[in-house]
Amino acid sequence: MRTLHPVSKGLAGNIDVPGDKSISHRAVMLASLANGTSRIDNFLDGEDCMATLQAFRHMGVSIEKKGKQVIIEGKGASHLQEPSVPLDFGNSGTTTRLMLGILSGLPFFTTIFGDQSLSSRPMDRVVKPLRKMGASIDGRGNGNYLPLSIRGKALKGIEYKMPVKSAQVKSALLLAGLFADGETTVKEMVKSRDHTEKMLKAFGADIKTEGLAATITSKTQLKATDIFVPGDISSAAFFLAAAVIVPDSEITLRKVGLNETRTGILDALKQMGADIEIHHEEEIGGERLGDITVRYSPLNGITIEGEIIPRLIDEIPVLALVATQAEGKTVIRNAEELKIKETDRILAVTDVLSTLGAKIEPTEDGMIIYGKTPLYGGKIKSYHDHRIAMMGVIASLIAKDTVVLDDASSINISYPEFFQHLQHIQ
Ligand SMILES: O=C(O)C1=C[C@@H](OP(=O)(O)O)[C@@H](O)[C@H](O)C1
Ligand SMILES: C=C(OP(=O)(O)O)C(=O)O
Repeated sequence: MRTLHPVSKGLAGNIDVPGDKSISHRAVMLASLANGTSRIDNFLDGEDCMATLQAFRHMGVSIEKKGKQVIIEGKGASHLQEPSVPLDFGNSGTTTRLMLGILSGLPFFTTIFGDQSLSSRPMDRVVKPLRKMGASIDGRGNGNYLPLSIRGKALKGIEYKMPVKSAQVKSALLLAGLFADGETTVKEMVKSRDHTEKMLKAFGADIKTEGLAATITSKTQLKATDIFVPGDISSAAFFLAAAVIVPDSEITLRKVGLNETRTGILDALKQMGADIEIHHEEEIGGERLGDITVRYSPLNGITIEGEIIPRLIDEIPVLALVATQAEGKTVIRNAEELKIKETDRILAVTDVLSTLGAKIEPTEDGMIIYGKTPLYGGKIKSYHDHRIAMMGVIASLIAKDTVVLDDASSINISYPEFFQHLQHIQ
């Protein structure tokens, strides 16, 4: 349980948000498959990325971690060994879906499992296309739910039109494509985060992208490379939101990833009227990053739908909170993917915010928020979901009374330094 008090003045200061979760996972995966030494700087040591790192240690990869720096001595995919224990993927959907792609092509047997939340998330979105490539995967619900077992096989390339909007599905198939005979082409309906494509290129894979399609040709010999992980815009989002809703605030978030497949939150906040400036932009390893300064701003409601959704999918909980402080109606549509995250985020967000006094309605594929309403104190639940827990903490900053959060431990999944950083700007 955690008791949270409202703030009495504006927030101010600079924050170096932790490394990007999506990029940290992918860096460990590709460096472990590559030949040679890769150094990863600003690695996110949240629980999800640590699950990925431990998985490769169990497959015999030498990985040294000193704080936020990780050094991986890769010997190539052919040197990975069959793990002698089942791999624990904890709460991490990204680890599970991307590793299904990799493990399907490695010549050994693996069992993978996770926590209660992960065990109820659908895996058939990757298992079905992987089976088309020749993968042998089994588990509950005909391979839809963890625990799953994978017997690595020779794979063949396919052309796959994705029926869901998911970077995890796209990435799983491209990673499997490294081990598949011929070409593997994945076509998306809407552009999702493209860190896998960018990083595969950096490690020397044979990958081409054209519009919504990516094609990879089999290559098991990747070259080691050093990676700097930009700050996670999905973590920065909580402080962007805090600054725009707490009067008299000004915060700068430094070295945040600005890959355009991830910056939907900046576009949406700007459209709501938020005062946001970007400076010191640079590009490292194909990923754009920069500093973001954000100030308290009067806001208006907007409609968030269509192509922007995958560009801000993980930021919707905190965006809904921001919408409670905007004049007029905010409508979020086409976000049905929220129902299968760590929890059903449509229900969790509407429950937490309405407990605090917001006017918010769940819909089939999103929510409608009527602002501007004051928020009050109350007892809220985290649903064991890091993004719901952090949204609740940020809401408490503007509540009229004390907010009690049942459990804040899930925040360690993606942002172990969250409370220290929050303290720093108060
Ligand atoms: O590929 C990734 O790193 C991620 C993709 C998204 O999931 P989906 O691919 O299921 O949309 C996102 O919600 C998740 O936090 C990370
Ligand atoms: C959905 C998330 O992650 P994952 O799918 O990796 O569990 C998230 O971090 O919000």
